[in-house]
Amino acid sequence: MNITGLSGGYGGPPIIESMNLHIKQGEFFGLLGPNGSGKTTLFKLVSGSLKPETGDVSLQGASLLTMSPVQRARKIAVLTQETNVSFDFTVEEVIRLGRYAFQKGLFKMLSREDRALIDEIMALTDTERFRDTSFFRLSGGEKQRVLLAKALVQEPEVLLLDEPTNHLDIRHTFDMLNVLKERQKTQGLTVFAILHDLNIAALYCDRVGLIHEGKLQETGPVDIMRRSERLSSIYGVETWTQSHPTLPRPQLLMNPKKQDESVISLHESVTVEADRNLVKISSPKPLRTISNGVAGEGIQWIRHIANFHVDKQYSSRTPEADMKAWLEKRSLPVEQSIGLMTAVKTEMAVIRKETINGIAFTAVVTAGTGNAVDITYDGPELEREKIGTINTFLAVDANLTDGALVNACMSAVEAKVQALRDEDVRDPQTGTPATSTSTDALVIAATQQGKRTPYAGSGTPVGRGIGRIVYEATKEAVRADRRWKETHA
Ligand SMILES: Nc1ncnc2c1ncn2[C@@H]1O[C@H](COP(=O)(O)OP(=O)(O)OP(=O)(O)O)[C@@H](O)[C@H]1O
Repeated sequence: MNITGLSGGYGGPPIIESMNLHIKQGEFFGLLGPNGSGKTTLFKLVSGSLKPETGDVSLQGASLLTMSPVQRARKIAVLTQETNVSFDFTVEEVIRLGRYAFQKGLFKMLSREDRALIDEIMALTDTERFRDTSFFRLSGGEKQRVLLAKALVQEPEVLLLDEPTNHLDIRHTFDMLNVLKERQKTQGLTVFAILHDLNIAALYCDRVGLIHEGKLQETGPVDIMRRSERLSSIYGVETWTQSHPTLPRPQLLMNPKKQDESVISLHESVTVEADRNLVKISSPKPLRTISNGVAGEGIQWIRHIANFHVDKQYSSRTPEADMKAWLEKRSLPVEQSIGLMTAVKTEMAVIRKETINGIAFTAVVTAGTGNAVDITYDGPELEREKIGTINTFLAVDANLTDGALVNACMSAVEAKVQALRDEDVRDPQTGTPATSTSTDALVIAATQQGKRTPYAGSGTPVGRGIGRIVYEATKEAVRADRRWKETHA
């Protein structure tokens, strides 16, 4: 579909101005833009319900604007916001109207193929069970599905959808878009949809166009939605992009108006308790964390970190389920907790609270080194003892970006490796200096207070602070583990 030099509106100054847009056959194109930006007006111009002042809309070279309504209906179907059904029709009667342009003869009879198509589309849109119900009696979302069915039985080349998922719950939103995707794939249907939900658009569209004040500001693959500043300025809302966890597509996050945020003192408010069963760290305010915990892995907002003592013999096929049960037993909300495990005596945890370069840090380390590993060892696979883990928790009173959290992990690991070297911890199998144990865990937690910083590596005060405190705490934990082993040998 080619939109060329299209301008038009409602008699006053044009709402759509000199618009050019090419939508490929079989493409799912999403039109995005704030309220009043001209999306519906553009649709009216394209579908012929509003006469353009200048320009043209053509489909494979043939102008849509000069076609008769019946000719146009064979090419293009429209699903608008208005549920413009004037008579008290049943659902099936409404859907049948979609075949009108194809019906032949004086009495416009439905052919056998028409009926089969109607049945197929009704099944696809989950509207069969309303077949004989009055359209007026349906809910908003049910009406929307019936109107989609009506548009699909029209077997158009292009389907224009004005906010098709309005009124739909999440399941029906995904059902509807999946149906459209399926038609796109199997029938080569071209979809041109106005979508208000930017995250839904990012999941389903092949390309998107961002319209503002009647003009297309950006057109491209959904990745253009990563241009947060552009989106923020057009919508007037602060937006952030992040990646979908399993799909290579962006997702947007919005910030509400700044609320009064309480400020905590890391050393006074974040508590650390260690006993025979666990080391528990709790914060009154959620901390931004990055970790490889059995529970709470990845980047999260977390209030509790629990490092549980497990028996040397502990071995389980369901460590996540075990961890969940342990957290629950301790009345720690699983969704707000990170769970780690260690065979080390948790009451021997090294706890350090320090202020370095004016920044508050808390480090908690439990270290068992029986299973120390030289990660650089290049040789045959070695039979290793499973026991022995270094679990490092590091909290910092800083406001870190996700990149800085990664930096902070690097700083903590570099410090740990240096501590192992200086304590002459060796890989018992190879005899070479160890760099870790085979099951180390790390939690970095930031208060997200103060100025935001994108760096926490060795070249920054935050990174140097992490280095110093983790180095000292790890050395102390390694020594404590050795002393315990010597006295209990
Ligand atoms: N029938 C009309 N007569 C005069 N002006 C209109 C008419 N319909 C819409 N407009 C104006 O045209 C501009 C664009 O409206 P349009 O409905 O195209 O926006 P939209 O992007 O679809 O908005 P929304 O997201 O709110 O549906 C608005 O300023 C609106 O007031």
